[in-house]
Amino acid sequence: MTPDHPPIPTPRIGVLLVNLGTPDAADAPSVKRYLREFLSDRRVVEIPPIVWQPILRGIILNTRPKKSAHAYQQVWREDGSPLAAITRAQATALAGSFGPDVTVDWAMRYGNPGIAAKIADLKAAGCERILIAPLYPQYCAATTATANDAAFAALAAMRWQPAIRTLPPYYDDPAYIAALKDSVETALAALDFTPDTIVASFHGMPQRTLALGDPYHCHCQKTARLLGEALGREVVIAFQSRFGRAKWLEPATDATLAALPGRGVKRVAIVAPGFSADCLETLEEIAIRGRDTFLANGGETFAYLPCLNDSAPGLLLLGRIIARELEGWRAPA
Ligand SMILES: C=CC1=C(C)c2cc3[nH]c(cc4nc(cc5[nH]c(cc1n2)c(C)c5CCC(=O)O)C(CCC(=O)O)=C4C)c(C)c3C=C
Ligand SMILES: [Fe+2]
Ligand SMILES: [Fe+2]
Repeated sequence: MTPDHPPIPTPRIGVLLVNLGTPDAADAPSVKRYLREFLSDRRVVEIPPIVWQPILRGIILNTRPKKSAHAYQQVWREDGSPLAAITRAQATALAGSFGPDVTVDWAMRYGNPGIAAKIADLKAAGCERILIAPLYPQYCAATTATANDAAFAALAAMRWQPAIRTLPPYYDDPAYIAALKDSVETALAALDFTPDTIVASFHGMPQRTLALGDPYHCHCQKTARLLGEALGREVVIAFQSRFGRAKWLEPATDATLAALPGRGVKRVAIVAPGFSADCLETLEEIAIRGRDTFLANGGETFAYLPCLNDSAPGLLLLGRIIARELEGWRAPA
């Protein structure tokens, strides 16, 4: 190398776990910053910006942050937002699992740490090949596609781009279904009651995205069916977290929890298979508000079963699906 040649690090492989994003703190200004970025994403709100931005900036960002900050305060941990803390723990636990040449890191689509910064870090560390792994079992344009968009946008600014692979959805992967079964059975065994019904609650989406060709609804249906088959019992599907006035996928989780006692279901367990990490939507919306709804409508016992998170079955699953996508990039173990 000539003396003025830029340094070239030893080639490595990067794995970037990506989740949705979360505020930096559980206060209204931080939530407002986060919501402004999140809800300005045209993959998330598919209303022309000329119509949507005045509603977002004039109404939503002046009302929702205070309410959402209060919700975040109820689930915030010493190490921060549950979503960020758990995603970080997943990356830490997986470090070293794929051999000495593979670096595992994590990023958030909205907020911090950002995808572009993490790709730049990986590249600077010598990663010439990077697997972008959006941790959404069910493909959705509002989650999977926008995470990949952000990665590709980061590459657009690079002279020397790394080669990129993206993690496919894994909604019907036997390893995913086995991990869910294992996790649900372990959680059920620790309860002091036997639930009459298990509800599988997925994040909702506007109903029209189904007609527009998003496979999310079908992926959720198949996951719920396969989980029911694996558990050998009925699993009732529902969709949570409705946002805005449009019609969303049904049945809604809150309406389902309110109706179940009237149908004779007095003891319920609920799991959220579409979330790879517990977050506001599971810990506050389901485990706190969902419980209140069920009990207020005549339910007697309620249990929220945790997400796969950094549990042993969760990490086994992530290890397997990531190792498969790295095939051909690294020497077999
Ligand atoms: C798991 C898949 C998710 C899909 C699909 C999804 C779609 C979607 N979400 C909103 C609006 C909001 N979601 C919010 C939080 C949130 N959403 C997901 C996942 C999916 N969203 C997660 C993991 C989280 C939790 C973030 C955390 O910090 O813990 C919020 C913010 C919270 C609040 O103010 O209520 C909003 C808003 C839309 C509009 C949408 C699809 C159109
Ligand atoms: Fe959401
Ligand atoms: Fe469908």
